[in-house]
Amino acid sequence: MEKQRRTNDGKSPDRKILLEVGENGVAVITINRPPLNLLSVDVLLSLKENIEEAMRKDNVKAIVITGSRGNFSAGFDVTAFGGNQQTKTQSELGFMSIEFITDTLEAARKPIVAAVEGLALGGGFEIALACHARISTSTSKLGLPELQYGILPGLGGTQRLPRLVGLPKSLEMILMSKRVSGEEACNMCLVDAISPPDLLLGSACQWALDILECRRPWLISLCRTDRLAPLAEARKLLHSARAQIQKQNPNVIHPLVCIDVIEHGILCGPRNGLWKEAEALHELRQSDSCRSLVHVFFAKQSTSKIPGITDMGLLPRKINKVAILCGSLMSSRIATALVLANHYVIMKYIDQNSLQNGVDRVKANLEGHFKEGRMTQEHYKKACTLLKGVLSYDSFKDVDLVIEDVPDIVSLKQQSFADLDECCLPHCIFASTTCIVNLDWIGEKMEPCREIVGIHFFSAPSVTDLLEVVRTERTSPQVIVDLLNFGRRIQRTPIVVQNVTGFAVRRMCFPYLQAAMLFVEHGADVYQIDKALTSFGMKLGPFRMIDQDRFQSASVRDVKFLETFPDTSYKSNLIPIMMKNNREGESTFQGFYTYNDKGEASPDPEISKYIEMARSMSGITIKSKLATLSDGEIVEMILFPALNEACRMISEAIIVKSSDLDVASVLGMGFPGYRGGIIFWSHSVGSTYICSKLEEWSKEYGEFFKPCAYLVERASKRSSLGMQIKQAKSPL
Ligand SMILES: C[C@H](O)CC(=O)SCCNC(=O)CCNC(=O)[C@H](O)C(C)(C)COP(=O)(O)OP(=O)(O)OC[C@H]1O[C@@H](n2cnc3c(N)ncnc32)[C@H](O)[C@@H]1OP(=O)(O)O
Repeated sequence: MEKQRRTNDGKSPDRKILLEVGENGVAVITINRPPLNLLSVDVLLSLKENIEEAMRKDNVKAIVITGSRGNFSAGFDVTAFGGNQQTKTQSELGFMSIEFITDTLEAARKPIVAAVEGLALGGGFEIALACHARISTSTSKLGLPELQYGILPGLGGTQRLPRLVGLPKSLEMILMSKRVSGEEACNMCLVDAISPPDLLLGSACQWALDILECRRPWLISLCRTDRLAPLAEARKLLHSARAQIQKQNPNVIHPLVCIDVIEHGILCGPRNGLWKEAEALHELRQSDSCRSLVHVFFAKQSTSKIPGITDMGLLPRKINKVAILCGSLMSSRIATALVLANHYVIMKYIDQNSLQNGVDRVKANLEGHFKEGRMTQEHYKKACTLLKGVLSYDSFKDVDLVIEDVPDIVSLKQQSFADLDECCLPHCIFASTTCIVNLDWIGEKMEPCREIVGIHFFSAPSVTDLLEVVRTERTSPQVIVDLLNFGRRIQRTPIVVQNVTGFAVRRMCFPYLQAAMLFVEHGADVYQIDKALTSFGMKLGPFRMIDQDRFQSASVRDVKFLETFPDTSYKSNLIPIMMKNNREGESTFQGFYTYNDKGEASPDPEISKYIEMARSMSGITIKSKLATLSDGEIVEMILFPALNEACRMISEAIIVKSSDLDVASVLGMGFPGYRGGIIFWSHSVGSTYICSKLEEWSKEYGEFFKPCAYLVERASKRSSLGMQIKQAKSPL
């Protein structure tokens, strides 16, 4: 086999792209930036050079493009997007898409086949789409996640994917950033054949030679029209996609721009579509949304980097078998997430009836996943076998992690942990889901050498991606490393927080909800507040958020907050009054809204009666100016108190880095990702302005609004609110 020694300009070998010509006359070109083979303009230029070199060589009959060390390519390095890039690279991407991907690669006079293993995402996938055929392993992951960064596929994906799989599937993959496996891709004719990993390269080479010998079709993706719907139907599909986007996310434009680009290609031809795509990418990559979403991507990645812990060289221990001490509906949700991630799960209950109900709930959840096409039948059957319901501790001997989810009664929890101490091996990690009982108390009856960690899942359906890992006085770095890894495996983004009331998310949510109640008692309108916040981009306004939670548990938490933070809390009587009147939120069909059996919320004029009662109990008089607030003013009045609390958490080192609060706010509070999270957003507002508004409101409405010392200090220096945090070390 002839290996590339020099590039065509005579310089030393370019290691980002490798070129080898086999005896069979197939040049194998390998994207070689392991582990992910990320792309950059330089990598693409080098790929172009290598393809041109292979085209010139007489001994090369066909070409296979692949990636090194088990991944094709995870796409562009996203640091190239979001406003920090140089002008040169901006225009180069459009050039790459047309001059290279289309006019060099796709138009090549020798067949080019992609051999796809592992990840083929974004620009990586787009290279494969432009090849004349694609051979993949069954477990590869293919997709176009660009919309997650406020941009659109920029190497021809908007034009080629619809031509290969049709509009409905391509819209689903592009607009929802949906990844498909190699097998699914084969079923939708997106890849031409599946091959085991060890035979992949050979199969791809043979396929390329078969194309040359006319035994296989030589397909140019961009020229295909057979999968495109007739024009009227296509327009209808695009119209309904636009309507759905506008309904779900009225503040962002990039999905709409993407749909326009797809439509342009259908109406004016794919080459025009490519030019439009290049122009759109150039615009979008400089947008605030892109900058914010790229920030969120890296903030999520960095939650698992804990100075002084994850840099100690500790390796995560394997967690195979997990036991849950079940006591709530949440237990079944946790068990579902665990079996989906292939963990053996023991669900322990105290009676047969609850056991049966709990196990049935998990099975129903799994069935739901299967019916919605989110798992294969094989995976569904396997997941069901991973689950076992028990009434005793007999099978706890080989458990690696116990998640205690029993009711929030200190003595009950202490006894549970004392029992576990007796029947679990020393390596077993003990975790509790409580956010009410102090984690430092619940292990008091255990051996002192045993560790305890908090593992806080979220019950609201809108908050399923986040996991708070709570560091107690009895949590070692090893356990943190184990749980960070475990969190990622069960598809959660873990953030490490200190053991304080509310941890990070609830502590920010509490003032968010309290501010809303304070202003309503002073005369603002419930539904206008919710509307203003959702128009800003919050998933739920504060009152819908309260309704979604169970009032019973929310009020227990409120009491705890008021006890812990008496000086910075606002005591509203609204929730207790509503509970007395059997309005306990969505689960009872009545809260601040009324709900039909589909869960649809409608405003209820009756609510003013309860607000009036709360107002008179607190002796508050209405401030008429609150009835005429603009949406912008409402957003500030509700979000600045949450920001104030976020600042307290930074100064108290409750989280590891301030960007963790961005992640917590986006994943845990429904803060819009395209604004980058609560701290990132505050940079655009300015600490001085935030501080002055809080000072103004504290004079008018009381101490609840008083800016914390950290915020005052940052404002006095006109500094941003984020900063490096030095965390107190656990004694272990
Ligand atoms: C013009 C084109 O159309 C535009 C594009 O191509 S946009 C880019 C499309 N690609 C993506 O969105 C991929 C994003 N990345 C991911 O989803 C995941 O990282 C992954 C599935 C590729 C790998 O996951 P996993 O194996 O768990 O590794 P993970 O820890 O996430 O990543 C490893 C490192 O690579 C970095 N990384 C991953 N993808 C990256 C990307 N696209 N850009 C920059 N850095 C990236 C991570 O930040 C991490 O860095 P660190 O070691 O300093 O923390």
